[in-house]
Amino acid sequence: MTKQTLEELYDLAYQRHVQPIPGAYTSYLYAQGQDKILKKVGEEATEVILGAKNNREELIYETADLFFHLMVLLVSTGVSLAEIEAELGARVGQQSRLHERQDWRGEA
Ligand SMILES: N=c1c2ncn([C@@H]3O[C@H](COP(=O)(O)OP(=O)(O)OP(=O)(O)O)[C@@H](O)[C@H]3O)c2ncn1[C@@H]1O[C@H](COP(=O)(O)O)[C@@H](O)[C@H]1O
Repeated sequence: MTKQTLEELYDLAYQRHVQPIPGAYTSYLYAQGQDKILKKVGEEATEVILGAKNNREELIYETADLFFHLMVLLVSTGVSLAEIEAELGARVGQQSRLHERQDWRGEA
């Protein structure tokens, strides 16, 4: 089975940005502009929720759609995948803040 990493997907989205291909969906999204890309991310996020409520195949399918559109959004705003990884990395080892809250079991 062919697999594609998020890094490869990001690179593909980046390539379509710097070297648009007429008729390619990714290039079409960039040409439509930021609002179109944001709208697609919103739609795909909603479809992830609906997919999760249906079955795991739909969840997988819709999550892939969302990841793709998130990569397009990151590329279009000049945010690198490395910056997202750094943000995630900064959280490694951090304890959930939930335990610090007094009210999480209604103990306010
Ligand atoms: N991973 C994806 C990928 N995931 C989802 N999509 C597209 O995202 C769209 C989502 O479907 P929707 O029904 O929500 O959207 P739509 O009705 O087609 O489009 P809108 O009119 O709503 O904008 C579909 O057109 C899918 O083809 C993707 N398009 C491209 N890729 C990757 O990007 C590569 C380059 O694609 P092109 O840019 O098309 O060459 C492909 O080979 C893939 O590896």
